Amino acid sequence: MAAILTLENLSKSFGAVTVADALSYEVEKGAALGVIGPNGAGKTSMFNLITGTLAPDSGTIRFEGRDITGSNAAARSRGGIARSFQVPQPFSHLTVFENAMVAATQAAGLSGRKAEELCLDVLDQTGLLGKANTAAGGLTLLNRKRLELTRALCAKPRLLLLDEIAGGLTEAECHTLVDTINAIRGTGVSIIWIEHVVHALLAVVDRLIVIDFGRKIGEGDPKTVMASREVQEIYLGIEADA
Ligand SMILES: Nc1ncnc2c1ncn2[C@@H]1O[C@H](COP(=O)(O)OP(=O)(O)OP(=O)(O)O)[C@@H](O)[C@H]1O
Repeated sequence: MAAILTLENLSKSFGAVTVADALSYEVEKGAALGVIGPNGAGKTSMFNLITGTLAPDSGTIRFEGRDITGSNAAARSRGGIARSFQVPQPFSHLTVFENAMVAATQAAGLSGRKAEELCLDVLDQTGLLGKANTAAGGLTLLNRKRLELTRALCAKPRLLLLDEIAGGLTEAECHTLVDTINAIRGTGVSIIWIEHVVHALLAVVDRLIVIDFGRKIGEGDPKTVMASREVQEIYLGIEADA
């Protein structure tokens, strides 16, 4: 199957801090890739590199076979890459519907009836339709996470990047979110999901990579990767030979 995203030897440092170290991997079209790794490993920076808010020092990013390394964030967003942020970033004074409309008009380039219809469809999908007229600033954590998803989906992405969207949710809320993400995936959208809530991640992804100090230190089937020495030692902080 064709790759939707390919990273080739992507490197980026901030002075002595390396956030991407010859990072290479592929995401197949329609696949869901999970990303784990310790705090500060460079996971969010990797999303910044993919979305174009951060420029790599070297390496190449291909989206649907096209080299996008030199294109700016707005072009990548219009081109089909959308993300959610670890800390939800809605326009708090606008309603949920208005927030969705900002994404539909600015990122997806729709207007009028077409934009409204997309927003209503997405709000239905993310379970926020009943809150369409609520100010974003007054939402619960789960609903703020749903709004992050909504805003990303209103950009009509073919690749959706999720950054720790399950953090802080209750078990039941996590379950709801996992169902929603699986349904999104069912529509053909490819997903890369950075998540510390591993059981939520494993309920969605079919492949996992482990990142530490910007390096990919593990990759493969999620169960095998979770049981690996690298994950035991570095991600879970357990001495493998203890
Ligand atoms: N613009 C920047 N300038 C300088 N240092 C930065 C910048 N962005 C990130 N960093 C540093 O790069 C490192 C990696 O940060 P990043 O947020 O990518 O990690 P992360 O794996 O997403 O961590 P977490 O799991 O805590 O979200 C951190 O030490 C961070 O302080």
